[in-house]
Amino acid sequence: MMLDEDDDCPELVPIDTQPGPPVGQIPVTIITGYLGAGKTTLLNYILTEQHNKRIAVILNEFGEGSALEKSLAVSQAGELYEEWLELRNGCLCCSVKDNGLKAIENLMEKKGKFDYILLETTGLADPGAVASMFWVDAELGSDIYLDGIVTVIDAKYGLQRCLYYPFRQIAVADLTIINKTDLVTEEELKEVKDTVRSAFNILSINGLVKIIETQRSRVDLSEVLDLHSFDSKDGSILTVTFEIAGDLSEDALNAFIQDLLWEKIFCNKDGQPMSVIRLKGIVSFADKGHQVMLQGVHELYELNETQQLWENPRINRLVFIGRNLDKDILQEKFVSTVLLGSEKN
Ligand SMILES: Nc1nc2c(ncn2[C@@H]2O[C@H](COP(=O)(O)OP(=O)(O)OP(=O)(O)O)[C@@H](O)[C@H]2O)c(=O)[nH]1
Ligand SMILES: [Zn+2]
Repeated sequence: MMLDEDDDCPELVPIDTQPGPPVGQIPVTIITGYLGAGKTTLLNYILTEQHNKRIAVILNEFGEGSALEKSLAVSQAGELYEEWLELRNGCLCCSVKDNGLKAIENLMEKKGKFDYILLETTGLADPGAVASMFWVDAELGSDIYLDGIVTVIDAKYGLQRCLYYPFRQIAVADLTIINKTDLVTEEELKEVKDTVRSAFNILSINGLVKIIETQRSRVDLSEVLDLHSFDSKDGSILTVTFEIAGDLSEDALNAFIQDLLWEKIFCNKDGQPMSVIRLKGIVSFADKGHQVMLQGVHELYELNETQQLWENPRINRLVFIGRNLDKDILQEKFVSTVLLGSEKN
């Protein structure tokens, strides 16, 4: 999103001023996709379509370099509200409530509640990292929850220009929009669709990927908003957390995660396979003085060394959200296969 393009900047649209009942949490939809794919066009389309929501739009900018600063900008009736967020990646996980959420909550305190938040990431953003900002545990009592991740792809150039990010963007998407279909032939469109599908297949993500084709990002709003992709009110979705002191084997941790996310070989006591949609943690490797952050969204995960130095004792913290999770089984498996020197536990 080019912030200098003023006319391009979506506005907060108060649709209906009658104060609604103090309903529960506010959904956030993350809109991701490569540069110029049509994200802002989609935002503008949503804002101008008929809906009964008071929508806040957040433009999420990633600075270059290490000091990951993102701007939060919401314009209301022409007045631009801007707040700089400090979202050092290493801290998102261990803090109970991260800065990103807090800033939005502060914003809501000042500006009144929104019914819905749309967040456009820059074309280069790693959507997994952005999503993790809204990765909210029910116990944290946040006002905000992640409703879904929508990835917009440029039918003409989207898959050719870039490999890595679109792949990740597709991989975390709950909905993939192939936009600018006016610029391609039937055959080219089919090729793009096949590529998107195969990206999911390579990642062994089940065939649930939803793909829609658009021109000018024109979609049926019901296909984009209120997807409840990560709905923890759905009783079958559970959160499991545990803390374990000691150092981990990096290889064994990778094997554990891959068994869990990809192979899905762990089952609960009823024999149903555990399925994880969010995975997060701070872990300790013996040869590293710094804390290592684990982040997973659907089947993708990564381990990144943070700036944060360990203090003793080193406590690994892990959080899993998904279906059919069983804490005892997960923890026991983790301790027996990943933890070095089980006497530490
Ligand atoms: N031909 C054609 N052009 C489109 C379509 N959708 C969007 N565009 C144009 O593509 C350009 C980029 O659209 P944006 O919505 O700004 O894309 P974006 O993903 O927000 O771009 P960044 O924020 O810069 O990453 C604009 O000039 C749009 O008018 C479409 O379906 N067909
Ligand atoms: Zn944009």
